[in-house]
Amino acid sequence: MSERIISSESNDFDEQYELSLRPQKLSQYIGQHKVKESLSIFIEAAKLRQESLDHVLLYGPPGLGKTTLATVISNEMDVNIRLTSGPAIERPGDLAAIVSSLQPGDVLFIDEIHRLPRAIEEVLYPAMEDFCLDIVVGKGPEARSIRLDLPPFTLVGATTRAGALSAPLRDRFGVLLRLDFYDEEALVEIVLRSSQLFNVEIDRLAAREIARRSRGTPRIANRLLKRVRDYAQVLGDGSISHPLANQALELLQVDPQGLDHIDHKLMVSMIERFRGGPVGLDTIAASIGEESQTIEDVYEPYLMQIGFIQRTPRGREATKLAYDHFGYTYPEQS
Ligand SMILES: Nc1ncnc2c1ncn2[C@@H]1O[C@H](COP(=O)(O)OP(=O)(O)OP(=O)(O)O)[C@@H](O)[C@H]1O
Ligand SMILES: [Mg+2]
Repeated sequence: MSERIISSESNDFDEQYELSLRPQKLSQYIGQHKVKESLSIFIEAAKLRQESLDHVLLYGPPGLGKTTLATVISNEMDVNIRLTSGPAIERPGDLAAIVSSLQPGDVLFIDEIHRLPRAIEEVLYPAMEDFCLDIVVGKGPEARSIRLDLPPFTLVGATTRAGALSAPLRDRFGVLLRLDFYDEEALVEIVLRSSQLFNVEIDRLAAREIARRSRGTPRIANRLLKRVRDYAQVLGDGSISHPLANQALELLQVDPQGLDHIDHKLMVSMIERFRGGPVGLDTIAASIGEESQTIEDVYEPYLMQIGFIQRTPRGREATKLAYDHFGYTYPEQS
């Protein structure tokens, strides 16, 4: 995928500063009220019972705060967190090495858990259910299975594609939490909080301008803020006023809806080449030279969220809103 300033996926540039912006406690975690409310109850109850927290599955589009929430959970539970990811665990031995090093109550975070190899999943089931591991040692007739007891731990799994998770794995999570796109108010708060951590002055209107163009995604809000701050330092006195924010965002070519040239290309292709659809995902992907998977996971969720694309059984359709936004006349339905 090309480097987009409004990509919701993280890159090296983000990793350098994201750590310092991550909320540590539930009270610093902005928005996602329903998620926070359930979590705080489960956390409180587990602490009262002096037990480990139930396994938690977090799902939702990239950049909405899944990894952040996993660390918040470990902080609130007062335990350590081990971070790993589905593709990083290749052999049962890899998993065994990780879980056997956990302390009672610790959080094991598995990012992209839908990419866990099947063979590992099966080893994970008893680990999640009974806190034990059955591992086979040796080969051929010499092979035997040994059982390893584990301390109780909390598995926090994260995925952008809950549908790609096998049912038996999904069923073993006691708590399923879906993260949604953030509303403008929450994003304003996030921008203001990050500005404070960056030690940069910003007025509320400027924060709102950045929030509005962030596609409901904290990661994008932070990235835009960082870029706008650069402009403020070079073109102004370092503080971010509303006109300066506007000017910077214009230069960054992010439109008022947070759409960039790839969203543009995608929508215009749907409207011009396929008369607004219905058109299949693979066909759209081929027409603009992107991967279907990328469109489905990264571009489409937000375009659906703002009501530009509709999913129908016969394929994707561009809505009247999209026609209007891009300056096309909506065809009258007959
Ligand atoms: N609720 C929140 N309040 C404040 N900041 C947040 C919140 N959620 C996320 N952020 C910020 O957004 C950034 C991205 O969040 P995070 O890395 O947790 O996303 P993610 O869902 O794990 O993304 P991915 O799917 O790419 O792994 C973090 O650096 C954090 O600073
Ligand atoms: Mg993450």
